[in-house]
Amino acid sequence: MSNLKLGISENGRLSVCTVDRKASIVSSIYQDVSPTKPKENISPCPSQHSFVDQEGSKVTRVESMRNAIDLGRRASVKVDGPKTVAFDNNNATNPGEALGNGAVVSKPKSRSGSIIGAISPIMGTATPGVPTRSRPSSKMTKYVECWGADKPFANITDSTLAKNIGISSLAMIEQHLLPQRTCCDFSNNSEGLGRITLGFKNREQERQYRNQPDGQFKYYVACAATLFLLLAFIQLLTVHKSVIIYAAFGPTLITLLVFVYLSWSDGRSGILLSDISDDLYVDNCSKPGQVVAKNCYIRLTMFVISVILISTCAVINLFQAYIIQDFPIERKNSNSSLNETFITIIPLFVDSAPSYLYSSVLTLASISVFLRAGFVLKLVLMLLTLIIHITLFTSAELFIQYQNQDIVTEDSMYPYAPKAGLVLVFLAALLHILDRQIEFTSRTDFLWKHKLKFEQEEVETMRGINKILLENILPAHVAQHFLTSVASKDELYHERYSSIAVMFASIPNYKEFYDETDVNKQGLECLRLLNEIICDFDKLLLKPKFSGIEKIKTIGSTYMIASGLRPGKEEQIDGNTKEEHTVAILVEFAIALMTILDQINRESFQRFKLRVGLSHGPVIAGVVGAQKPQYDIWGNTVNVASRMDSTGLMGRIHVTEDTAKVLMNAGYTCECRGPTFVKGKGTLITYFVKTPNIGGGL
Ligand SMILES: Nc1ncnc2c1ncn2[C@@H]1O[C@H](COP(=O)(O)OP(=O)(O)OP(=O)(O)O)[C@@H](O)[C@H]1O
Repeated sequence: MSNLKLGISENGRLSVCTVDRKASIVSSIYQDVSPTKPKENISPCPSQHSFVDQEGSKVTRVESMRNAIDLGRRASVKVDGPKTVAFDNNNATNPGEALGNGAVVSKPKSRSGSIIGAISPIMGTATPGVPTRSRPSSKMTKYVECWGADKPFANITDSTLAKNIGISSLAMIEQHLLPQRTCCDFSNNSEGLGRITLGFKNREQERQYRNQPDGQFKYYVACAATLFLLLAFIQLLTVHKSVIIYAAFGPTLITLLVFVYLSWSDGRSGILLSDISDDLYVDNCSKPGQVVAKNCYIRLTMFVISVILISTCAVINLFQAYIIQDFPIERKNSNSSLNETFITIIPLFVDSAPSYLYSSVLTLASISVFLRAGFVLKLVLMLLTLIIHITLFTSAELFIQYQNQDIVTEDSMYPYAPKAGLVLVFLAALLHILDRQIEFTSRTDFLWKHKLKFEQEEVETMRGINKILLENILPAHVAQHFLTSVASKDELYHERYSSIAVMFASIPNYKEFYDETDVNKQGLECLRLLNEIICDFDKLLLKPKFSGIEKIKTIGSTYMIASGLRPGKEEQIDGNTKEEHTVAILVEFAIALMTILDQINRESFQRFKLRVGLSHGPVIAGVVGAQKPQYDIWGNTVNVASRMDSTGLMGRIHVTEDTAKVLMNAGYTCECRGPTFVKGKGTLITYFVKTPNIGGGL
């Protein structure tokens, strides 16, 4: 780091480059900022533009890469001490990154420099030896969406699941995973209800409450009809039977019977429905009873009509039970005598006065039986009934006559009409108190149901989050095992496979790139780039084509994966075909990784190369550990695959002889490398798989 190369470009950028082991990086950067280049070509580079245009989501990566790349590209250097200088004051990509005083202040793009990978984020350092979490299955797309392929937990706040409970951070997930609140906390039932009207303070809740279907409405109508029949029975037995009584009672009875028929034809009784056409109903309600139960306006109309009819019938005959008699009166004065007629109204059936009182009582009762009609509306109807009926009673001759007739008895000191009125007022008050209590219970019940639903949704969300977390720690089938298995918890979870393929893909020259200096914030910027690379590798796993591949872990800059880890699926396909497929898919994946890395190289002006080691054979898989459990695979196949990587060449896929044979059967071309010394195995004949010339090689 002692050799510095300093220069000022045409655009005014000060270029100070370190001439050290990062010479290759710097040379490309230096080219970019060289005075010979026109200003517009300097920054950002064209490939960045095209990259950003191609895929909006990659902007983050590009920005993040800039941080790491700009270490060299923008020719940062440590000058005599800890202070870091940025030289690209004109073209700083982020105002915060290049301050006027030259100090580099790059805001962290990742959650933490120590989390690498999105699908299986890992904790650790940039040096080898990091634990890992594995990706969720492709079936769990929605959870993966929530998890975010760019960064661990990237989209968690945007997910529907998260919105349900308002998760904004991982800490909140934990908080929700250990809920402090129980349903018993809802101690105040009336919370959210108005004191007088008992209406919900929340308008939407009020609307929902009113629009609730009322399956009990048919019983209310039946009760009202029964009360009317009782009223009719009393009146027909006791009062004078005039035409008007039949004219009122007949249509009322018919109307109430129609209401009963309509409300009871809901498909449950099975006796009143057969001949009703389905075309009459909408909103999936095929029966009139269902329509009535569902539509609050229809129910309200039926209620009001029923009450008006019953209330009218209760008093309609009050002024019919009279005979009008003319009494001739002869008046004599001094000159002549005048014959005048004195008209007298004589009520008939004077004893029937209490029947009207009973009818009023039944009317009030018929209002009260509509339990869900709303106690305010019921109160209004009761008051109207009271006012009309009491007014009629006080003005009716029948009640006066009844009073006169009753005068001889002891308790008839007060007129009968006010007494009847008082009884009715008391009854109405009593019914109103009951109505209010019923409505209060019904509304709090609604609130409880609402809260219960919310709690259930929360539980579902918790389950979802548990699943997300578990599936990001373990492969989907293993997570499923732990979520659903009834097997003994003490038993070690393991799977034996006769033939799976294992691949180690490492970036050997990452070690050269990694540097813990102040320029890159003690390695943070290097780690950031590694994270971007691993995240891009992870994204590949989401492709359906690679759904059979399981990420095992990352070890430093080495990406370890395996294919064929699907318990129960082994027997489904013929052994050879399966073997070819599991090995070939890893080769495909390795080629895809190389392509991605090459693209990253172009965008970040790096020269990373992938070195791949591949082997296939039997392995044992299992989950070890209780805290931070880890799914891993062990066996000779894994050791050999690792050795194939460590003894391989950059940009090549190095395989054993057996694996090469399988690949050649699958149509791949393999070139023999010759005898290779493999530690612990001796000298083996190994092969390189021929791949398309990605990135032009070294
Ligand atoms: N499950 C695994 N995850 C990661 N690496 C593994 C795993 N199993 C084996 N390896 C690697 O395979 C390589 C070969 O393992 P082996 O047991 O044959 O050799 P070793 O002598 O223990 O390892 P080394 O000599 O490299 O320290 C080792 O480098 C080891 O780290």
